[in-house]
Amino acid sequence: MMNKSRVDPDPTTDRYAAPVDALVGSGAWRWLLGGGLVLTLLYVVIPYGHLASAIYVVTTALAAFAVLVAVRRRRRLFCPPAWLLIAGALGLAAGGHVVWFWLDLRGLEPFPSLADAFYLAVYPLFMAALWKLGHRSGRDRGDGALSDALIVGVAAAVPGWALLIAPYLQDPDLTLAQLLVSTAYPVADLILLPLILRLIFLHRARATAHLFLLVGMLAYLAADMLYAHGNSAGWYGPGGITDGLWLVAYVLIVAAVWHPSASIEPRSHVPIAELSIQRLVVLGAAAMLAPAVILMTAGVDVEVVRVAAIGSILLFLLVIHRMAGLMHETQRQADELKRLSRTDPLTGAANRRHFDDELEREMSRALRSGSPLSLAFMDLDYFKRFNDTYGHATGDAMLEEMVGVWRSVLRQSDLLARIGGEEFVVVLPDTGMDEARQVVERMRKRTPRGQTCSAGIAKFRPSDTAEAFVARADLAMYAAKRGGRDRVVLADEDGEPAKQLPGRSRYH
Ligand SMILES: Nc1nc2c(ncn2[C@@H]2O[C@H](COP(=O)(O)OP(=O)(O)OP(=O)(O)O)[C@@H](O)[C@H]2O)c(=O)[nH]1
Repeated sequence: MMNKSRVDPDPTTDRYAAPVDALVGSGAWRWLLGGGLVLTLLYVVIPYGHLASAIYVVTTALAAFAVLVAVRRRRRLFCPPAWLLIAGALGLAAGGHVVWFWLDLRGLEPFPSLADAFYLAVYPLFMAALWKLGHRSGRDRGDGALSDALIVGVAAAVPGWALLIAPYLQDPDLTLAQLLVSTAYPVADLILLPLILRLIFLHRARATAHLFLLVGMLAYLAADMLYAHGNSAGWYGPGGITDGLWLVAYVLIVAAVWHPSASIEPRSHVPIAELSIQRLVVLGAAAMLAPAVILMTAGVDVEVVRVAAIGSILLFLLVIHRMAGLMHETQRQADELKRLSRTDPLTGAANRRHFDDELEREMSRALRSGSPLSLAFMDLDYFKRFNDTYGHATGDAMLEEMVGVWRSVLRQSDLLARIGGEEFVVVLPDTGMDEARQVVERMRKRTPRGQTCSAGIAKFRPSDTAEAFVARADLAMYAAKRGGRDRVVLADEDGEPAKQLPGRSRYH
């Protein structure tokens, strides 16, 4: 008896996925691309008729099927829902072709027809797919790319209106339904364009799959626009280059989803506000399009001038929005840089430079206000032994953990700084000796992993320089070390370390 699982493998397992992944790896996309382009060429060169129509329908339907197979069976594919939407769009396009050729070959040319319903339904699916492919979560959502895409998209919409939409509006022979359907195509194209541009602007590290998809979508748009123009100008006929361009678009989309690189998210680490010189040139040229249309059509077509003026206002707002984004990003980066320049990278405590600045500031403040200011110098005991016993990485983790714990003991106004490998200082404004000692004892008590430390505390004197103030705390800390470690020593008001407060050494 045959093993059932061999005859009827569970489609939800990877049994099917493995062969498809093997096909992806062996370069099936090349065959799909080559085969698709041969079919496209065939369609363009053979005279328009039943055979050509069949080739067109079959190529489109196969494209939808090939995308669907890739989505269902490829184990690793970036954003499968987007590709599923694309498969749906191609399926609808194939449905539209079946209806259109059927009508055309019978000499019926109703407009609008059922084919238009299929064709128009393609757009929302493409739009949703492109939006999903460019979706980013988190802080770096790529707002700059969206702004730039809208700037170019709005700019292109102005001549797009003049060339593709206005002629329909001025055609008195069109019924309302014809007018709506005719203009729906270019309007949908003008919405699709910024979505494509957004992906181009967003993903600078171009994976081949991403490139195929974008060129495919641009070919689709180009075919649409040629058709819109050819239809209104009267030169369009089926079976020509325009139809061929649509097929090229479908074939490129198939090559994209079957390409191995479709498994990775095609993006580089582009910051939100990234703006290269090339991008600036593109944006500058785009922003001039609308005023140029005004200049060229002024006095000829008031309607187009009005649209161009609205476009200009929108562009102006978008450019301002983009500039605000840039300024915000620049400020964020400056803040981050400032924070990094003041922080110890391992522990997140303040670094030496920040400590020096803050100490000077607090000394001046104490001088002005007469409020007390204390400084604690803290040094871990036998930290070398800790490292030797547990390893340097554990030593690092211990330092990081310790700073977190110590901080929780301190007030917002206190400053904890790491000024050497295992040497820390704490600036305690508005704090006298006794209170400072209590704080330091609390810190010592909560030092993690049984680690002990010695501390010296000094109180600020009006005659102190920063060096003298730190040196007194440092001397007191050394006195704590000499006195047996794991203790706090308060620097004497007169200079020399005096009071020793023994602690809980575990190494002696
Ligand atoms: N894990 C880790 N260890 C560090 C770091 N910076 C300094 N150290 C270690 O801290 C130890 C300091 O050693 P010593 O100066 O001999 O002092 P000690 O062993 O703490 O002894 P006493 O200070 O005399 O009690 C060295 O082993 C350094 O490698 C760091 O960033 N991470």
